[in-house]
Amino acid sequence: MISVEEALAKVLALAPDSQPEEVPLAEAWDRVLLKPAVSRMTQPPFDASAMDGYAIRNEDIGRTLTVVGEAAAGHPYPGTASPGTAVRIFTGAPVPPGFDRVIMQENVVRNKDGITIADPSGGNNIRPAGDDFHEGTTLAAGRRLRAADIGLLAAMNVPKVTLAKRPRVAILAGGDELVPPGAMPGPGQIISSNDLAIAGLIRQVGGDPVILPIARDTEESIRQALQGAQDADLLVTIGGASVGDHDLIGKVADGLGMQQAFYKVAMRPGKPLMAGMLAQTPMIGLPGNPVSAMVCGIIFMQPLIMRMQGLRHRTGLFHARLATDLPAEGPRQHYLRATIEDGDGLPLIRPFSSQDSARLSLMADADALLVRKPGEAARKAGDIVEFLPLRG
Ligand SMILES: Nc1nc2c(c(=O)[nH]1)N[C@H]1C(S)=C(S)[C@@H](COP(=O)(O)OP(=O)(O)OC[C@H]3O[C@@H](n4cnc5c(N)ncnc54)[C@H](O)[C@@H]3O)O[C@H]1N2
Ligand code: MOO
Repeated sequence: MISVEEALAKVLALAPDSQPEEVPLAEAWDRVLLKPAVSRMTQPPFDASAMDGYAIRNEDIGRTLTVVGEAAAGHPYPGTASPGTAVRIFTGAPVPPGFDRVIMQENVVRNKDGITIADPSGGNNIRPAGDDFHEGTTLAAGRRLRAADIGLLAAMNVPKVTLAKRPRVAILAGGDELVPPGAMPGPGQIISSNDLAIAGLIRQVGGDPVILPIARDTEESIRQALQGAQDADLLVTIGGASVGDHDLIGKVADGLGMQQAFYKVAMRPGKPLMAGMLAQTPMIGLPGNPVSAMVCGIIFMQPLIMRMQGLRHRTGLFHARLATDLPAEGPRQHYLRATIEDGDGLPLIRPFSSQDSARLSLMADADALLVRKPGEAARKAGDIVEFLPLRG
Protein backbone atom coordinates (compact mmCIF):
# COMPACT_ATOMS: atom_id res chain seq x y z
CA MET A 1 0.00 0.00 0.00
CA ILE A 2 1.33 3.43 -0.87
CA SER A 3 1.00 6.63 1.17
CA VAL A 4 -1.55 9.37 0.47
CA GLU A 5 1.25 11.68 -0.74
CA GLU A 6 2.59 9.08 -3.22
CA ALA A 7 -0.91 8.26 -4.43
CA LEU A 8 -1.73 11.93 -4.95
CA ALA A 9 1.46 12.46 -6.96
CA LYS A 10 0.55 9.48 -9.16
CA VAL A 11 -3.01 10.76 -9.64
CA LEU A 12 -1.81 14.24 -10.58
CA ALA A 13 0.63 12.71 -13.08
CA LEU A 14 -2.38 11.37 -15.00
CA ALA A 15 -3.59 14.90 -15.84
CA PRO A 16 -3.55 15.75 -19.52
CA ASP A 17 -2.68 19.32 -20.61
CA SER A 18 -5.46 21.87 -20.15
CA GLN A 19 -7.46 22.52 -23.30
CA PRO A 20 -8.07 26.16 -24.30
CA GLU A 21 -11.49 27.54 -25.17
CA GLU A 22 -12.57 31.11 -26.09
CA VAL A 23 -15.55 32.16 -24.02
CA PRO A 24 -17.59 35.40 -23.79
CA LEU A 25 -16.70 37.24 -20.59
CA ALA A 26 -20.31 37.00 -19.39
CA GLU A 27 -19.91 33.21 -19.15
CA ALA A 28 -16.44 33.19 -17.60
CA TRP A 29 -17.23 33.51 -13.88
CA ASP A 30 -15.54 30.86 -11.70
CA ARG A 31 -13.64 29.40 -14.64
CA VAL A 32 -9.88 29.28 -15.09
CA LEU A 33 -8.04 31.86 -17.20
CA LEU A 34 -5.61 29.94 -19.38
CA LYS A 35 -4.02 32.82 -21.34
CA PRO A 36 -3.14 36.22 -19.83
CA ALA A 37 -5.77 38.83 -20.70
CA VAL A 38 -4.42 42.15 -21.99
CA SER A 39 -6.19 45.43 -21.26
CA ARG A 40 -7.39 47.41 -24.27
CA MET A 41 -8.14 50.44 -22.07
CA THR A 42 -6.43 52.84 -19.71
CA GLN A 43 -8.55 53.40 -16.60
CA PRO A 44 -9.61 56.01 -15.96
CA PRO A 45 -9.01 57.04 -19.58
CA PHE A 46 -8.81 60.71 -18.51
CA ASP A 47 -8.28 62.70 -15.29
CA ALA A 48 -11.66 62.12 -13.66
CA SER A 49 -13.49 63.97 -10.91
CA ALA A 50 -13.96 61.95 -7.72
CA MET A 51 -16.67 64.29 -6.36
CA ASP A 52 -19.69 66.37 -7.32
CA GLY A 53 -18.52 69.98 -7.07
CA TYR A 54 -16.48 72.55 -8.99
CA ALA A 55 -13.28 72.20 -11.00
CA ILE A 56 -10.97 75.07 -10.18
CA ARG A 57 -7.31 76.11 -10.43
CA ASN A 58 -5.56 75.72 -7.09
CA GLU A 59 -3.95 79.12 -7.45
CA ASP A 60 -7.42 80.77 -7.69
CA ILE A 61 -8.38 79.73 -4.14
CA GLY A 62 -9.48 82.83 -2.19
CA ARG A 63 -11.06 84.53 -5.21
CA THR A 64 -14.67 84.59 -6.34
CA LEU A 65 -14.82 82.47 -9.47
CA THR A 66 -17.20 82.55 -12.41
CA VAL A 67 -18.85 79.28 -13.36
CA VAL A 68 -18.42 79.07 -17.14
CA GLY A 69 -19.85 75.64 -17.94
CA GLU A 70 -20.54 72.08 -16.85
CA ALA A 71 -18.84 68.66 -17.10
CA ALA A 72 -20.86 65.52 -16.34
CA ALA A 73 -20.02 61.82 -16.69
CA GLY A 74 -20.17 61.10 -20.40
CA HIS A 75 -20.44 64.84 -21.21
CA PRO A 76 -17.03 66.53 -21.15
CA TYR A 77 -16.74 70.32 -20.96
CA PRO A 78 -15.35 71.39 -24.35
CA GLY A 79 -13.07 74.20 -23.13
CA THR A 80 -9.97 74.61 -20.98
CA ALA A 81 -9.26 76.49 -17.75
CA SER A 82 -8.71 80.22 -17.68
CA PRO A 83 -7.89 82.33 -14.60
CA GLY A 84 -10.83 83.20 -12.33
CA THR A 85 -13.17 80.55 -13.76
CA ALA A 86 -14.67 77.31 -12.45
CA VAL A 87 -16.57 74.47 -14.13
CA ARG A 88 -19.50 72.76 -12.45
CA ILE A 89 -18.44 69.10 -12.40
CA PHE A 90 -19.91 65.74 -11.38
CA THR A 91 -18.35 62.47 -10.24
CA GLY A 92 -16.83 60.55 -13.15
CA ALA A 93 -16.63 63.55 -15.51
CA PRO A 94 -13.33 64.41 -17.24
CA VAL A 95 -11.61 67.31 -15.49
CA PRO A 96 -11.10 69.94 -18.21
CA PRO A 97 -7.43 70.66 -19.05
CA GLY A 98 -5.83 73.34 -16.85
CA PHE A 99 -7.97 72.69 -13.76
CA ASP A 100 -6.05 70.90 -11.04
CA ARG A 101 -8.55 70.57 -8.24
CA VAL A 102 -12.18 69.71 -7.57
CA ILE A 103 -13.83 71.27 -4.54
CA MET A 104 -16.81 69.26 -3.30
CA GLN A 105 -20.01 71.23 -3.50
CA GLU A 106 -20.62 71.06 0.27
CA ASN A 107 -17.55 73.33 0.68
CA VAL A 108 -18.64 75.93 -1.85
CA VAL A 109 -21.05 78.89 -1.61
CA ARG A 110 -22.76 79.58 -4.91
CA ASN A 111 -24.36 82.87 -5.83
CA LYS A 112 -25.83 82.85 -9.35
CA ASP A 113 -22.80 82.33 -11.65
CA GLY A 114 -20.24 83.02 -8.93
CA ILE A 115 -18.73 80.72 -6.31
CA THR A 116 -16.55 81.24 -3.28
CA ILE A 117 -14.79 78.42 -1.53
CA ALA A 118 -15.91 78.17 2.09
CA ASP A 119 -13.52 75.37 3.03
CA PRO A 120 -10.33 74.87 0.98
CA SER A 121 -9.09 71.87 2.99
CA GLY A 122 -8.99 68.35 1.56
CA GLY A 123 -7.33 66.71 -1.42
CA ASN A 124 -7.60 67.52 -5.10
CA ASN A 125 -10.40 65.00 -5.67
CA ILE A 126 -9.03 64.05 -9.09
CA ARG A 127 -8.35 60.46 -10.17
CA PRO A 128 -5.46 60.71 -12.62
CA ALA A 129 -5.65 58.91 -15.97
CA GLY A 130 -4.28 55.36 -15.62
CA ASP A 131 -4.61 55.38 -11.83
CA ASP A 132 -6.24 51.90 -11.91
CA PHE A 133 -4.57 50.26 -14.94
CA HIS A 134 -3.14 51.00 -18.37
CA GLU A 135 -3.65 49.74 -21.90
CA GLY A 136 -1.43 46.64 -22.07
CA THR A 137 -1.77 45.77 -18.36
CA THR A 138 -2.23 42.00 -18.11
CA LEU A 139 -4.27 39.81 -15.84
CA ALA A 140 -2.09 36.74 -15.30
CA ALA A 141 -3.24 33.28 -16.38
CA GLY A 142 -3.87 30.48 -13.88
CA ARG A 143 -6.54 32.10 -11.73
CA ARG A 144 -10.10 31.02 -11.20
CA LEU A 145 -12.05 34.14 -12.18
CA ARG A 146 -13.89 35.72 -9.27
CA ALA A 147 -16.52 38.45 -9.53
CA ALA A 148 -13.88 41.19 -9.17
CA ASP A 149 -11.79 39.64 -11.97
CA ILE A 150 -14.81 39.62 -14.29
CA GLY A 151 -15.47 43.28 -13.47
CA LEU A 152 -11.81 44.14 -14.07
CA LEU A 153 -11.76 42.34 -17.43
CA ALA A 154 -14.95 44.13 -18.47
CA ALA A 155 -13.38 47.49 -17.51
CA MET A 156 -10.32 46.48 -19.55
CA ASN A 157 -12.65 46.07 -22.53
CA VAL A 158 -11.83 42.38 -22.92
CA PRO A 159 -15.06 40.87 -24.24
CA LYS A 160 -13.73 37.32 -24.67
CA VAL A 161 -11.21 35.31 -22.66
CA THR A 162 -9.28 32.08 -23.22
CA LEU A 163 -10.28 29.65 -20.50
CA ALA A 164 -9.43 26.07 -19.68
CA LYS A 165 -12.14 23.76 -20.97
CA ARG A 166 -14.20 22.28 -18.18
CA PRO A 167 -13.09 18.66 -17.86
CA ARG A 168 -16.01 16.34 -18.71
CA VAL A 169 -16.06 13.74 -15.97
CA ALA A 170 -18.02 10.53 -16.52
CA ILE A 171 -19.29 8.99 -13.27
CA LEU A 172 -20.07 5.29 -13.21
CA ALA A 173 -21.77 3.87 -10.14
CA GLY A 174 -22.20 0.13 -10.11
CA GLY A 175 -24.03 -2.47 -8.07
CA ASP A 176 -27.13 -4.67 -8.29
CA GLU A 177 -28.34 -3.12 -5.04
CA LEU A 178 -28.56 0.39 -6.51
CA VAL A 179 -31.54 2.23 -7.98
CA PRO A 180 -31.66 5.95 -8.80
CA PRO A 181 -33.33 8.49 -6.46
CA GLY A 182 -37.10 8.49 -6.98
CA ALA A 183 -37.27 4.78 -7.91
CA MET A 184 -38.82 2.17 -5.63
CA PRO A 185 -36.05 -0.01 -4.15
CA GLY A 186 -36.75 -3.75 -4.27
CA PRO A 187 -35.66 -6.27 -1.61
CA GLY A 188 -32.03 -5.68 -0.59
CA GLN A 189 -31.78 -2.53 -2.67
CA ILE A 190 -30.80 1.03 -1.71
CA ILE A 191 -30.72 4.37 -3.48
CA SER A 192 -27.58 5.32 -5.39
CA SER A 193 -26.27 8.44 -3.66
CA ASN A 194 -22.56 8.44 -4.43
CA ASP A 195 -22.87 9.43 -8.07
CA LEU A 196 -24.77 12.61 -7.21
CA ALA A 197 -22.46 13.47 -4.30
CA ILE A 198 -19.40 12.97 -6.50
CA ALA A 199 -21.02 15.10 -9.23
CA GLY A 200 -21.27 17.88 -6.62
CA LEU A 201 -17.57 17.59 -5.81
CA ILE A 202 -16.77 17.74 -9.54
CA ARG A 203 -18.84 20.90 -10.04
CA GLN A 204 -17.20 22.49 -7.00
CA VAL A 205 -13.83 22.49 -8.79
CA GLY A 206 -15.08 23.49 -12.24
CA GLY A 207 -15.61 20.07 -13.84
CA ASP A 208 -18.64 19.06 -15.88
CA PRO A 209 -20.08 15.80 -14.51
CA VAL A 210 -21.95 13.28 -16.65
CA ILE A 211 -23.70 10.59 -14.60
CA LEU A 212 -23.87 7.31 -16.52
CA PRO A 213 -26.62 4.71 -16.01
CA ILE A 214 -25.89 2.45 -13.01
CA ALA A 215 -23.90 -0.61 -14.08
CA ARG A 216 -24.97 -4.08 -12.95
CA ASP A 217 -22.63 -6.44 -11.12
CA THR A 218 -21.63 -8.30 -14.27
CA GLU A 219 -18.40 -8.03 -16.20
CA GLU A 220 -20.36 -7.38 -19.38
CA SER A 221 -22.36 -4.49 -17.93
CA ILE A 222 -19.23 -2.83 -16.52
CA ARG A 223 -17.21 -3.44 -19.69
CA GLN A 224 -19.88 -1.83 -21.86
CA ALA A 225 -20.14 1.17 -19.55
CA LEU A 226 -16.36 1.69 -19.39
CA GLN A 227 -15.98 1.36 -23.16
CA GLY A 228 -18.81 3.83 -23.75
CA ALA A 229 -17.26 6.41 -21.42
CA GLN A 230 -13.83 6.76 -22.95
CA ASP A 231 -14.59 10.02 -24.73
CA ALA A 232 -14.77 11.69 -21.30
CA ASP A 233 -11.76 13.68 -20.06
CA LEU A 234 -11.83 11.69 -16.81
CA LEU A 235 -13.61 8.52 -15.82
CA VAL A 236 -14.62 8.02 -12.19
CA THR A 237 -16.07 4.70 -11.08
CA ILE A 238 -17.67 4.17 -7.68
CA GLY A 239 -17.81 0.86 -5.85
CA GLY A 240 -16.77 -2.62 -6.86
CA ALA A 241 -13.21 -1.71 -5.86
CA SER A 242 -12.71 -4.11 -2.96
CA VAL A 243 -11.97 -7.82 -2.85
CA GLY A 244 -15.47 -9.41 -2.87
CA ASP A 245 -16.72 -11.77 -5.60
CA HIS A 246 -18.86 -8.95 -7.00
CA ASP A 247 -16.14 -6.28 -6.95
CA LEU A 248 -15.33 -6.33 -10.64
CA ILE A 249 -14.10 -2.86 -11.58
CA GLY A 250 -10.38 -3.67 -11.35
CA LYS A 251 -10.77 -6.97 -13.21
CA VAL A 252 -12.78 -5.48 -16.08
CA ALA A 253 -10.57 -2.39 -16.40
CA ASP A 254 -7.55 -4.69 -16.44
CA GLY A 255 -9.13 -6.75 -19.23
CA LEU A 256 -9.60 -3.53 -21.22
CA GLY A 257 -5.87 -2.82 -20.93
CA MET A 258 -5.93 -0.29 -18.09
CA GLN A 259 -2.47 0.88 -17.08
CA GLN A 260 -2.80 0.87 -13.33
CA ALA A 261 -0.90 3.59 -11.45
CA PHE A 262 -1.73 2.03 -8.06
CA TYR A 263 -4.35 0.07 -6.13
CA LYS A 264 -4.84 0.63 -2.41
CA VAL A 265 -3.72 3.60 -0.35
CA ALA A 266 -2.76 3.73 3.33
CA MET A 267 -5.73 5.84 4.35
CA ARG A 268 -8.93 5.55 6.33
CA PRO A 269 -11.51 5.64 4.88
CA GLY A 270 -10.65 4.96 1.26
CA LYS A 271 -8.17 2.09 1.26
CA PRO A 272 -9.37 0.32 -1.94
CA LEU A 273 -8.75 3.34 -4.20
CA MET A 274 -7.39 2.72 -7.67
CA ALA A 275 -6.13 4.97 -10.48
CA GLY A 276 -4.61 4.64 -13.92
CA MET A 277 -5.11 5.21 -17.63
CA LEU A 278 -7.78 3.45 -19.65
CA ALA A 279 -6.46 4.00 -23.19
CA GLN A 280 -6.12 7.83 -23.33
CA THR A 281 -8.53 8.49 -20.46
CA PRO A 282 -7.40 8.95 -16.86
CA MET A 283 -9.50 6.82 -14.52
CA ILE A 284 -10.07 6.88 -10.77
CA GLY A 285 -11.82 3.94 -9.10
CA LEU A 286 -13.41 5.20 -5.88
CA PRO A 287 -14.44 2.82 -3.10
CA GLY A 288 -18.18 2.29 -2.72
CA ASN A 289 -18.80 3.23 0.90
CA PRO A 290 -20.37 6.69 0.60
CA VAL A 291 -18.00 8.52 2.95
CA SER A 292 -14.96 6.72 1.52
CA ALA A 293 -16.02 7.77 -1.99
CA MET A 294 -16.37 11.38 -0.89
CA VAL A 295 -13.13 11.53 1.07
CA CYS A 296 -11.19 10.05 -1.88
CA GLY A 297 -13.09 12.46 -4.15
CA ILE A 298 -11.86 15.39 -2.05
CA ILE A 299 -8.28 14.20 -1.52
CA PHE A 300 -7.56 12.87 -5.04
CA MET A 301 -10.27 13.57 -7.62
CA GLN A 302 -10.72 17.28 -6.94
CA PRO A 303 -6.96 18.04 -7.15
CA LEU A 304 -6.80 16.10 -10.44
CA ILE A 305 -9.70 18.06 -11.95
CA MET A 306 -8.05 21.29 -10.81
CA ARG A 307 -4.72 20.22 -12.35
CA MET A 308 -6.56 19.45 -15.62
CA GLN A 309 -7.51 23.15 -15.71
CA GLY A 310 -4.00 24.34 -14.85
CA LEU A 311 -4.83 25.07 -11.20
CA ARG A 312 -2.97 24.11 -8.06
CA HIS A 313 -4.94 22.51 -5.26
CA ARG A 314 -4.70 23.70 -1.69
CA THR A 315 -1.98 21.81 0.15
CA GLY A 316 -1.80 23.40 3.62
CA LEU A 317 -3.96 22.25 6.50
CA PHE A 318 -5.52 24.42 9.22
CA HIS A 319 -4.91 24.13 12.96
CA ALA A 320 -7.49 23.54 15.66
CA ARG A 321 -7.63 22.49 19.31
CA LEU A 322 -8.96 19.03 19.96
CA ALA A 323 -12.22 18.83 21.99
CA THR A 324 -11.86 15.17 23.03
CA ASP A 325 -9.14 12.58 23.65
CA LEU A 326 -8.22 10.34 20.69
CA PRO A 327 -6.49 6.94 20.72
CA ALA A 328 -3.24 6.20 18.84
CA GLU A 329 -3.57 5.69 15.09
CA GLY A 330 -2.92 2.54 13.09
CA PRO A 331 -0.80 2.37 9.94
CA ARG A 332 -3.18 4.38 7.71
CA GLN A 333 -3.68 8.15 7.46
CA HIS A 334 -7.02 8.86 9.10
CA TYR A 335 -9.56 11.47 7.94
CA LEU A 336 -12.05 11.90 10.79
CA ARG A 337 -15.34 13.66 10.20
CA ALA A 338 -15.63 16.49 12.71
CA THR A 339 -17.45 19.68 13.62
CA ILE A 340 -15.73 23.01 14.18
CA GLU A 341 -16.73 25.45 16.92
CA ASP A 342 -15.35 28.85 17.88
CA GLY A 343 -12.54 28.40 20.37
CA ASP A 344 -10.08 30.37 22.43
CA GLY A 345 -7.54 31.61 19.86
CA LEU A 346 -7.88 28.47 17.74
CA PRO A 347 -11.10 26.81 16.59
CA LEU A 348 -12.24 23.77 18.54
CA ILE A 349 -12.53 20.55 16.55
CA ARG A 350 -14.80 17.73 17.73
CA PRO A 351 -14.64 14.43 15.83
CA PHE A 352 -17.88 12.42 15.73
CA SER A 353 -17.87 9.41 18.03
CA SER A 354 -18.86 7.20 15.05
CA GLN A 355 -16.52 7.26 12.06
CA ASP A 356 -18.41 4.60 10.06
CA SER A 357 -17.65 5.17 6.38
CA ALA A 358 -21.24 4.31 5.46
CA ARG A 359 -22.78 7.18 7.47
CA LEU A 360 -23.54 9.95 5.01
CA SER A 361 -25.55 11.86 7.62
CA LEU A 362 -22.33 12.47 9.58
CA MET A 363 -20.48 13.49 6.44
CA ALA A 364 -23.26 15.99 5.72
CA ASP A 365 -22.95 17.43 9.25
CA ALA A 366 -19.15 17.57 9.19
CA ASP A 367 -17.41 20.93 8.95
CA ALA A 368 -13.96 19.40 8.54
CA LEU A 369 -11.83 16.32 8.11
CA LEU A 370 -9.42 16.01 11.03
CA VAL A 371 -6.23 14.60 9.49
CA ARG A 372 -4.13 12.17 11.54
CA LYS A 373 -0.82 10.78 10.31
CA PRO A 374 -0.17 7.02 10.15
CA GLY A 375 1.06 5.78 13.54
CA GLU A 376 0.28 9.07 15.28
CA ALA A 377 0.39 8.82 19.10
CA ALA A 378 -2.72 9.20 21.27
CA ARG A 379 -3.91 12.79 21.68
CA LYS A 380 -5.47 14.63 24.60
CA ALA A 381 -8.28 17.17 24.56
CA GLY A 382 -6.61 20.58 24.12
CA ASP A 383 -3.83 19.28 21.83
CA ILE A 384 -3.36 21.10 18.53
CA VAL A 385 -4.29 19.05 15.46
CA GLU A 386 -4.64 19.65 11.72
CA PHE A 387 -7.78 19.72 9.61
CA LEU A 388 -9.07 20.20 6.10
CA PRO A 389 -12.17 22.43 6.02
CA LEU A 390 -15.24 21.10 4.21
CA ARG A 391 -17.16 24.38 4.04
CA GLY A 392 -16.35 27.69 2.39
N1 LIG B 1 -12.86 -8.47 2.94
C1 LIG B 1 -12.81 -7.17 2.80
N2 LIG B 1 -13.91 -6.49 2.65
C2 LIG B 1 -13.90 -5.16 2.50
C3 LIG B 1 -12.67 -4.49 2.55
C4 LIG B 1 -11.49 -5.24 2.68
O1 LIG B 1 -10.35 -4.69 2.73
N3 LIG B 1 -11.60 -6.59 2.79
N4 LIG B 1 -12.66 -3.13 2.47
C5 LIG B 1 -13.84 -2.45 2.92
C6 LIG B 1 -13.71 -1.07 2.58
S1 LIG B 1 -12.59 -0.20 3.46
C7 LIG B 1 -14.51 -0.46 1.67
S2 LIG B 1 -14.41 1.22 1.43
C8 LIG B 1 -15.47 -1.19 0.87
C9 LIG B 1 -15.28 -0.78 -0.58
O2 LIG B 1 -15.93 -1.64 -1.34
P1 LIG B 1 -16.23 -1.50 -2.87
O3 LIG B 1 -15.50 -0.35 -3.44
O4 LIG B 1 -16.04 -2.79 -3.47
O5 LIG B 1 -17.74 -1.03 -2.86
P2 LIG B 1 -19.04 -1.92 -2.90
O6 LIG B 1 -18.78 -3.24 -2.28
O7 LIG B 1 -19.58 -1.86 -4.24
O8 LIG B 1 -19.94 -1.05 -1.95
C10 LIG B 1 -19.62 -0.82 -0.60
C11 LIG B 1 -20.84 -0.22 0.10
O9 LIG B 1 -21.17 1.00 -0.49
C12 LIG B 1 -22.49 0.99 -1.04
N5 LIG B 1 -22.50 1.71 -2.32
C13 LIG B 1 -21.79 1.43 -3.40
N6 LIG B 1 -22.06 2.27 -4.39
C14 LIG B 1 -22.99 3.12 -3.92
C15 LIG B 1 -23.69 4.23 -4.47
N7 LIG B 1 -23.51 4.64 -5.73
N8 LIG B 1 -24.56 4.89 -3.68
C16 LIG B 1 -24.77 4.49 -2.39
N9 LIG B 1 -24.13 3.46 -1.82
C17 LIG B 1 -23.26 2.77 -2.57
C18 LIG B 1 -22.79 -0.47 -1.25
O10 LIG B 1 -24.16 -0.72 -1.27
C19 LIG B 1 -22.07 -1.10 -0.08
O11 LIG B 1 -22.87 -0.99 1.08
O12 LIG B 1 -15.28 -2.57 0.99
C20 LIG B 1 -15.12 -3.03 2.35
N10 LIG B 1 -15.07 -4.46 2.35
O1 MOO C 1 -11.74 2.51 3.06
MO1 MOO C 1 -13.18 1.92 3.59
O2 MOO C 1 -13.18 3.26 2.72
O3 MOO C 1 -12.33 2.26 5.15
O4 MOO C 1 -14.63 2.28 4.36
